[in-house]
Amino acid sequence: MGSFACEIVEEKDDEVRLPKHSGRYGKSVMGSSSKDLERKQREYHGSLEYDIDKLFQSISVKPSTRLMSSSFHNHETSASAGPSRTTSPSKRIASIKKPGTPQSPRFVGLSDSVSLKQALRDRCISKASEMAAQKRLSKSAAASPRVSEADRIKSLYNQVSNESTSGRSGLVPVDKGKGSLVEIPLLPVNNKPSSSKSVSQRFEEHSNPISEPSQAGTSLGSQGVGNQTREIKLLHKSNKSGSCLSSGSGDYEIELDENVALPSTDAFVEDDVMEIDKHVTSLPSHSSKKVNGTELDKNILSSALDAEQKGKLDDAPSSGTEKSKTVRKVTRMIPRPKQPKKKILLKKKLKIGVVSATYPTKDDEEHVPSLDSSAHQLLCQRCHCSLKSTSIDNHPPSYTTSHNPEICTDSLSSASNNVGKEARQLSDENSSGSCNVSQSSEAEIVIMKQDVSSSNNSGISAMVEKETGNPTSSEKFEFSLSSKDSLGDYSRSTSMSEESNLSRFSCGNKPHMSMDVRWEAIKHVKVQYGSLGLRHFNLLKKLGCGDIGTVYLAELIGTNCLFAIKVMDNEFLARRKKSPRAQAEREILKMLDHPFLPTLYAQFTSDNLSCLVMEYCPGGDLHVLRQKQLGRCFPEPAARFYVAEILLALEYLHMLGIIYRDLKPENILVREDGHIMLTDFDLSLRCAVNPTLLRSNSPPGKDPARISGPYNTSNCIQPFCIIEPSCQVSCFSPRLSSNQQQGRKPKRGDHLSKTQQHLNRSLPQLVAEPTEARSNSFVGTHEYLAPEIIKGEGHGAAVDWWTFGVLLYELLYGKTPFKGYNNDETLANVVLQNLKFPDSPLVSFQAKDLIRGLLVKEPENRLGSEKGSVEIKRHPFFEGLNWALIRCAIPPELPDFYEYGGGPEGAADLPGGSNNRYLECKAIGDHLEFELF
Ligand SMILES: Nc1ncnc2c1ncn2[C@@H]1O[C@H](COP(=O)(O)OP(=O)(O)OP(=O)(O)O)[C@@H](O)[C@H]1O
Repeated sequence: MGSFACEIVEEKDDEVRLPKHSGRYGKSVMGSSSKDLERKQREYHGSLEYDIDKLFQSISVKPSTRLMSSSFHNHETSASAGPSRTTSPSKRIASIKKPGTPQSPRFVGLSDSVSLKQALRDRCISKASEMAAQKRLSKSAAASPRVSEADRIKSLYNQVSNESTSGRSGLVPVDKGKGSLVEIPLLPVNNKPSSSKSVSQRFEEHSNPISEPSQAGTSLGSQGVGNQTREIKLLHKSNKSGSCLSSGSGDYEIELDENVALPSTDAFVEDDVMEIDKHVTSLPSHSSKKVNGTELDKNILSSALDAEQKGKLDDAPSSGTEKSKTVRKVTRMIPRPKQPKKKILLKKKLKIGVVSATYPTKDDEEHVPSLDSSAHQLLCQRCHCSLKSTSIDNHPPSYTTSHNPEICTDSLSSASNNVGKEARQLSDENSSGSCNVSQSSEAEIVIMKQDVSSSNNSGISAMVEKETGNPTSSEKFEFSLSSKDSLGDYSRSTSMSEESNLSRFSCGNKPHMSMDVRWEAIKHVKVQYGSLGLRHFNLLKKLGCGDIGTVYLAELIGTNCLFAIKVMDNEFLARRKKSPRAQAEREILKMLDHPFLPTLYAQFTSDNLSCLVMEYCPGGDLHVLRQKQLGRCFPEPAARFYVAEILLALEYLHMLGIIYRDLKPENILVREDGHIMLTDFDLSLRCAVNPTLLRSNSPPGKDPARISGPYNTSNCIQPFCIIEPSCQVSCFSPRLSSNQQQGRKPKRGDHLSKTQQHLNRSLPQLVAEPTEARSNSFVGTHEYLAPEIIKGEGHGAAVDWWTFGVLLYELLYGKTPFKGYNNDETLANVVLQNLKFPDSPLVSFQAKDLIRGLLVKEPENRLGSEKGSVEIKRHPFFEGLNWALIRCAIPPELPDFYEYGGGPEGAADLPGGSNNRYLECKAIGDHLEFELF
């Protein structure tokens, strides 16, 4: 820009200004055609150069006493003196009146006789004033160092508007009707003030945010040379592509929106600016609604988080890569450096984003790598819980500071499931008698306790502690007609928040079933349809009816995956006051992760029907299987196999603080692989459990001293520490004194051989038996009810060991031990009758001895009442059994297979025969019509 700008503006586009000769004081113009030449000559005659030439020629220099006034009028008057002077000057005057262009303080009237010196001086003054005006203009753009980016943009816009109005800037309206497209010439960068970037540069940067900032500058420079023009549409549609673009331009545009005072004199430019403004404000939220900086920042953050989550969803293992990709996007979103306003915006981000502590505040371009790492840190911080849960070796899990409930829920549930997994491992591995296993098991149990209790959510521990705090609940006494029907008339003393457990124990992360394709199938449907409902299943057959619901075999539509869906009518449950039972079952199922316990794949409510999607067991139940046996009873090895697996399942449940209370063959299902699955938890009781480690290095001849205690008095605050022998005492304070041990009555299990006892003593013993739990509910099945339940004295975990004894008896003898002619007699027998063994079939002494130990009427003397499964597993009946590998053992028999993967009843049970593959319950949306009960 120079003092000639105004003159150039007046020229037509096709005019070419060429120096005729390089005179000292002026230039000549030369047209390209004769017409032009003529015109230019005419103009030359009225030009300063002409005057000077004339002056030189005449030499008749008259000193002018009359200085041409700056008054326009005077010029006009003087101009009228000669025709040759009337056109050109007036043209100039007209051009100088152009808005924003300063007028010369004085005009040199060429018709007057003036001295050469005066004429030149006036001319210089005129030029100088023009230059000063231009400088003022550009100063307002470059301005002070504190000027905002928006101010600079505004100034540039003013310049552009001036130039565009004059029609020479190159900012040419292309088609205003289409939305004010403008062509902006990409001028060489060095033609522009160094303090601020050109408009074209800025818009180029906005329109091409994917380029790295430095690249953008380079390309601009190269493209700009040669006055190449490039169409940049300043419309929001031009920038629609890519969230990073929208976010990237956000900061600038917010400032523009807030600060730009649009020139009111130029409607064209105003339109453009407004369009830019619209574009800007619409970008972050993808709506035309304006957003403030805070919202924008939120949007930016959420975009980043969304992207990160997506990455996480897509492929968990590659999340690191995804994160870094996202970080790069975030980097691009960050506006360019050295803009004070931007800093303010970034500060806003700091405030808004819980996780934005590492956002850069300056020099983003220069610190792209560090920004990446910062942002990576940001993301890591965002995934705090996940990371914690995966790096638990060194840090205790902390689940309280999360900004993303969804992620933290996942993490939490993952951690909780890890606990479940560890407990399961403990359950399985501890039984192997390995010292190391026991030690690590102890640690894992501690985790469970601390993990659960440390959560703000009402965890298991908190919940069960509530329950144990009030163990006696109001009860009703009600019997059902069948001796094998479960009695579940009880009311719970406490009700748990469903949400708490929902979030804690997601059914989507069961380590022992993590490779199961059914997870993927369910997940796929959820992703595809947003949610899972009954409409996504074909109900193939009714598997059975229980007290609170009906179980169907169901196929997930479009997959070959079979599930057992327990459907419960919420209204029905509420009417019968059985909702707490359904809730208890649901909550327990969510907690479970064990090979001998059901896997809950999903749960949903459809049309007032609560549905639990579980693993399908095609082998039927042990009751049915026993009926099929010769003599309707299992051979002892088979019985031993089944009860051993049941024992592990019960052990796991007790470790989780779940007293099962409804053990019977009907609730033991046979899996496809012949192993068992304990089902039906609606009568289970949740309670507190104190994990206890028994010292392994007790002196021979003495009972292992118990060194146990509440987890919260433990000195060991590191839940994932590997418990070394020296650490054992510090982690668990003594619970029972040796005097208490010595003072107790002898139990049935005490008759174990010296070798066995010595062996047992040499191993550390983990006891995770809920010995303190008490309930007065009358629950269970008549033939399986423990005496303490019938007597209403209150009961605890020992009821499970009673039912365990009854189960073993039934499997071996084909009938329960105290069965009477009716339920009342059965109950009386349970309380009063001594245990008797039939002569046939022949059963081993060890089996009978175990049964005797379990069916002790006083719960405190019952085998298992003190140390739980540990005592029972040591019984000679299980001698030689590898507890850790039982899940890999070959089961006594594999289930027969029918249609749908097998089943006890087969396809013949389907209504309408095998042609009618589906049940009568056609799903119309989520509405099902079928008999539930
Ligand atoms: N996962 C499963 N796989 C195969 N069959 C199942 C499954 N779950 C339940 N069943 C069948 O459905 C029947 C009904 O089960 P449900 O648990 O509702 O009732 P229940 O055991 O009779 O108990 P309750 O009345 O105590 O609730 C069971 O007897 C069993 O045969």
